[in-house]
Amino acid sequence: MIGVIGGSGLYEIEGLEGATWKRVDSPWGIPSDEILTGRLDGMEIAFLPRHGRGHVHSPTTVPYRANIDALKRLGVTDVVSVSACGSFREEMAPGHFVIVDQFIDRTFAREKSFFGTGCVAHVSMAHPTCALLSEACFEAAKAQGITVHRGGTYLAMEGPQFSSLAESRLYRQEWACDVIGMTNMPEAKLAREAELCYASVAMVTDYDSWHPEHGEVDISQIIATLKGNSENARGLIARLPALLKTTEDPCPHGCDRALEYALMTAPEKRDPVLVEKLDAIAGRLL
Ligand SMILES: CSC[C@H]1O[C@H](OP(=O)(O)O)[C@H](O)[C@@H]1O
Ligand SMILES: Nc1ncnc2[nH]cnc12
Repeated sequence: MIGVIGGSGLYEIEGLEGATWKRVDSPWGIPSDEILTGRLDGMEIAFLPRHGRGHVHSPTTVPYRANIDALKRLGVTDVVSVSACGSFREEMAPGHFVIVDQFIDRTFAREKSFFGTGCVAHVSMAHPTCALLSEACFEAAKAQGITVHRGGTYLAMEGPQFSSLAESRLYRQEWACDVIGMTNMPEAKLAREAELCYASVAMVTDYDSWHPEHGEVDISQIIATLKGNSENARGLIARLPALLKTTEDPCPHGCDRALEYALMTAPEKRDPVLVEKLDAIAGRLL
């Protein structure tokens, strides 16, 4: 089952057969909104607006753990994250899409793990996105006629303010990042802990503040670009079911087994309260 997390400018999707907004309770808090479920081209889809309908949550206050837990509880196996981003590359222009494959996490005011005292786990984040799901997103974008870049490094910043010129230059020139946004971390880390395949579709809205001819980021320009981008994003999502076969096969990249060797805490030392909260995330191993 595909779960789509819609970012800024993408608060619902149309054309779902049997579309129903469902409230999903999670021990990790209240998700950003109800989750829209239905069938798209024969495949079950769950759609969650990351900031909530009406854009209620800031990047810092998005309930990332509740969102991932709620999607997993609904039976989601593959998460496609859709986000707005700034670009550090001339050739990644506003209106283009980037299928992100690496992250630098500079966020600092968010809960980043389902695990902790009483149940410690360390998952690998060497390859934070699922190559199979990412490729399907790339193909769907191409088929939709979108200019799309395969691969890119996303700098996740805390926000909500945009970067200073010095930060923008640092991320671009010294750290070789391609795009910047405020939400894909800790989302990608939590999806990995929840053993979900994760792909990130980043829609370029601006050149952040480094570009000599574009000046600083301007929210009105972002919103104007988002309007065009969100139609393209909807088109991309509509093409995913045909590209993703429904299969019971394990993920060839191991996303669905990420916790297999990650749990560190001895069974007799585990905190039963935390273990209970982890029922959806790690129940198969606890
Ligand atoms: C509207 S500009 C800044 C805002 O947009 C992005 O949100 P999302 O990643 O959910 O599309 C960015 O990360 C900021 O939260
Ligand atoms: N320049 C930028 N920085 C951070 N988040 C963004 N989202 C869209 N544009 C952005």
